[in-house]
Amino acid sequence: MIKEEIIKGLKEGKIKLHEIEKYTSIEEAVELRRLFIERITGTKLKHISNYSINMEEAQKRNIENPIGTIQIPLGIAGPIKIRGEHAKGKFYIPLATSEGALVASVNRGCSAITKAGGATVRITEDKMTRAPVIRTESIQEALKVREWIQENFERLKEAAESTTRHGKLIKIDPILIVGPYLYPRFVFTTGDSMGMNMVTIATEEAMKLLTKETGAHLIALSGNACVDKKPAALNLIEGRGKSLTAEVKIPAKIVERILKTTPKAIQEVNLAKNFAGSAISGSMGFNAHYANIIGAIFLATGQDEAHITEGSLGITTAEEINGDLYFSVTLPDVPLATVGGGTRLETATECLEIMGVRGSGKVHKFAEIVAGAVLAGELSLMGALAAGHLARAHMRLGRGS
Ligand SMILES: CC(C)(COP(=O)([O-])OP(=O)([O-])OC[C@H]1O[C@@H](n2cnc3c(N)ncnc32)[C@H](O)[C@@H]1OP(=O)([O-])[O-])[C@@H](O)C(=O)NCCC(=O)NCCSC(=O)C[C@@](C)(O)CC(=O)[O-]
Ligand SMILES: NC(=O)C1=CN([C@@H]2O[C@H](COP(=O)(O)OP(=O)(O)OC[C@H]3O[C@@H](n4cnc5c(N)ncnc54)[C@H](OP(=O)(O)O)[C@@H]3O)[C@@H](O)[C@H]2O)C=CC1
Repeated sequence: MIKEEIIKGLKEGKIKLHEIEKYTSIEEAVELRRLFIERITGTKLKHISNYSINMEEAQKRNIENPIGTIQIPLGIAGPIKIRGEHAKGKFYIPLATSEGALVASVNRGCSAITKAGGATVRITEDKMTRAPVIRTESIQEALKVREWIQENFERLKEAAESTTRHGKLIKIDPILIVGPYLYPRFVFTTGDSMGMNMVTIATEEAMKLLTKETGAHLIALSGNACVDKKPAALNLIEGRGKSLTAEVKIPAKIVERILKTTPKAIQEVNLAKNFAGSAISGSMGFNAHYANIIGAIFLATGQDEAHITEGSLGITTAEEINGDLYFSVTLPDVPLATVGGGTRLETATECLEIMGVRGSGKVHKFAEIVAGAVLAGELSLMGALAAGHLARAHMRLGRGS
């Protein structure tokens, strides 16, 4: 079929947007879809059409109805010295953002941390979860099903793990009950993948066994107690993805020289803003801007962008100790991957390579670098707020004035 015939078919509704590949090559289908959108919306998609990634590969696993790509400016911060269990040494951090001042801020934090001897970082938990919702006949029945799950964990584990080489079911906990509804939270380790496809497929297999044996009815494979892509107290407390913590002790002189403020001023801003301010607002983000750094790294490295909302959870502490600054960040809920999902895209691969964390065996190193980067960005913004520099910085770097 020639191009104009396909466009005509699209206009007349005889060909669907996702069916163009039936009539032509994938490459031309992308072009025709874009051409059609240009014509019916009266636009010219010059920049969207300009890309170098392999769209044929992307279309297999990452995108439907592709018309091109978007471009987000990519900056680099660092080096930051990290003293982790998996990441040891100095690293540069790729950050994709359109928020002027963000890269400068993380860069400044990296500089202060590195001059102070580096950030100590640790992964405290590592898991991915899927919690279906099951309907039973009554509360009594719900309690019986809960007991069945507890007694038959090994059988459920075997069923779940039959679908994956890397996914391991480590527990089903908690098992929440609301009237006749039951929410068993399946908790897995997922190797170097973020794991949501993996644990969804594995949980479905376990649920086949559960529903067959108990007669309970599966209402939905995700019952929202997972909790995927929403901020939740359960994730804050139990953890999800990688649970991360990072700390640094910074001599007062470095705080004064690089952050233009004092340890005491940062301690007070943290107490008044991140603790009291967040508490009075009912916020679950007892921090200034984890989402900024998590978001910029996620976009750069092909993570699932909807998980930025989970990465925004967490608590910052700041204390003046013997005149110096002790500063820490704790992020209980950071879903991360160095394998699978969007990490396969060529630009993501390159960004992962900058940090030496591409592919199998690298996700823990990556997680520790992410924790260090968040520590840097949080420290710099808290410094700017304490110094009264926030508006000024954004006038200069966010408005070009
Ligand atoms: C903007 C700075 C860093 C200036 O900071 P400064 O100390 O005035 O700048 P400086 O010229 O003295 O430079 C100090 C260091 O900053 C870095 N730096 C400085 N300029 C650049 C640049 N152009 N490019 C790269 N790096 C830069 C660099 O490391 C430099 O050291 P050097 O390398 O020169 O030895 C500081 O004022 C700052 O960090 N401000 C905070 C900005 C920030 O964190 N913005 C995040 C977004 S805020 C937001 O979205 C969330 C919010 C605020 O609503 C959340 C909430 O409610 O809290
Ligand atoms: N399905 C859903 O409900 C949801 C899906 N998503 C999407 O899911 C995707 C991520 O799912 P995810 O399961 O992580 O990725 P993939 O679906 O890409 O699965 C990862 C694949 O990599 C294989 N693999 C190879 N080496 C490794 C290794 N070292 N560690 C772990 N796995 C390895 C796994 O094999 P094997 O399984 O045999 O171990 C599996 O086939 C993203 O695109 C995300 O947007 C997001 C939220 C919900």
